[in-house]
Amino acid sequence: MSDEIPPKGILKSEALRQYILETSAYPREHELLKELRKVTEEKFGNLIEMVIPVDEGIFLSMLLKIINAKNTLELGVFTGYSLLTTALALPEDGRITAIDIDKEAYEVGLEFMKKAGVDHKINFIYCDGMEVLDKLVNDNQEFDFIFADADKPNYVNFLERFLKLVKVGGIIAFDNTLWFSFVVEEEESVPEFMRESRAALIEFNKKLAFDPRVEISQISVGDGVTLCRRLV
Ligand SMILES: C[S@@+](CC[C@H](N)C(=O)[O-])C[C@H]1O[C@@H](n2cnc3c(N)ncnc32)[C@H](O)[C@@H]1O
Repeated sequence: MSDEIPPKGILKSEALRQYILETSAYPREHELLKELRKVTEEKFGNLIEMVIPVDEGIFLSMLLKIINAKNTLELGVFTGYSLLTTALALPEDGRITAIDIDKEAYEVGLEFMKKAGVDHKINFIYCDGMEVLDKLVNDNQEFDFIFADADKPNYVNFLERFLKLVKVGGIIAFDNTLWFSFVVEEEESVPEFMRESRAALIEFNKKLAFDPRVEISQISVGDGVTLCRRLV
């Protein structure tokens, strides 16, 4: 079995995926996001698969505007494609707390945040997610929107912190909840290094479906994005 990261996406017709990207997504992608994706691929090779796809970025950008998000939290930055997307979508006085254990990758993206003139909206915290979340909870921080794209086996634990951090009516978006379509495939067909996350996401999806604290919608964009609106 290969250790290669497989291509992301639930649309099993490649032609249809290309149609969506070419017809509506690429023409709307900000020039600096295009450049950031290119530079990320040049520097990090097939880790480019970690970056959210263009159509997902466009969806998140519109969602942030619809809910008038001003103060957001992002867990899992890498080189910052989703972070730059968010920073471009927020108003001038918007604020993003962004957490990652990889500073080097973030610094690649930081150049693009500066070029876009949105770096003043970003507070990057170089630290393990759980540690920062506990601190933010202790400090009674409150966010309009939270984007989770790191450490899938911990989604279930992140959720408990996020529910204390997002305002009532606010949105938590969990990325990769379809996990490269592996949630519906037998474990043996999944590359070994992706099995722990597959098992965790299958359990997480089941648990979320019956969680009365949130309204949910699992969106079939990118690798699956589950939106949770805090109810109580
Ligand atoms: C899938 S990538 C994020 C991609 C990013 N959202 C984008 O659009 O480019 C996941 C990131 O999570 C970070 N990460 C993994 N485990 C973490 C943890 N426990 N705490 C904080 N960051 C973590 C990794 O360093 C990696 O950069």
